[in-house]
Amino acid sequence: MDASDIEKDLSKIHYTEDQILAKLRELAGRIERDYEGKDLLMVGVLRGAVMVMADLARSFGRHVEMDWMAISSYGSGTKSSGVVRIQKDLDTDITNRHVLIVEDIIDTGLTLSWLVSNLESRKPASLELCTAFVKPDAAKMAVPVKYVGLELPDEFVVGYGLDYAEKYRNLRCVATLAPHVYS
Ligand SMILES: O=P(O)(O)OC[C@H]1O[C@H](OP(=O)(O)OP(=O)(O)O)[C@H](O)[C@@H]1O
Ligand SMILES: Nc1nc2[nH]cnc2c(=O)[nH]1
Repeated sequence: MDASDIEKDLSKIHYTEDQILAKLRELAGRIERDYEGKDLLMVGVLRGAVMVMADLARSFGRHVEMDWMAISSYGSGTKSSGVVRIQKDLDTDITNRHVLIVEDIIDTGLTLSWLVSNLESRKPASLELCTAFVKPDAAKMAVPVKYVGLELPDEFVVGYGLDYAEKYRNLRCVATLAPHVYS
């Protein structure tokens, strides 16, 4: 399969790699200012947030620590199962730490709401959220998201870490997956 075969699976490209990187650099600048003089622990949500974490962390001119949690609510489909499962916990004790959760996308908000209450119970010094992409329903979330990247329509998208059945994560852009792929 070459690049043009993958493109046939996409119905619309929403953001190119350059647009995504420009937005992440802007967010990194804000984060760097807000956490000046503080130790920062960034918690990435596997697996989707791998690309965001890598590009965000490399936009900083400062040290940051990274740790990872694996949780999943989508399984191999295009709809949230509504059940969040913890597959890998943090290796770091976050008590009294300044923690920034790094996500690729907020859609229903279910994953993040669950994660925030889970991490809050571990008594961090502060807990904030950063996401590369948001969909319209995210606005209904009770938990405020401090660092928000780019908006997406209410369509199932892939690329830049986002998968369909573990494929398309390595696309550099973010695009809507053509319905013929999953229908
Ligand atoms: O706001 P929500 O509706 O909860 O959706 C957002 C979550 O869905 C995706 O994860 P997924 O469960 O697909 O796991 P993955 O990161 O391993 O792909 C994404 O990475 C977010 O964590
Ligand atoms: N791949 C993918 N995962 C999601 N998780 C929540 N929304 C989405 C989406 O549109 N695409």
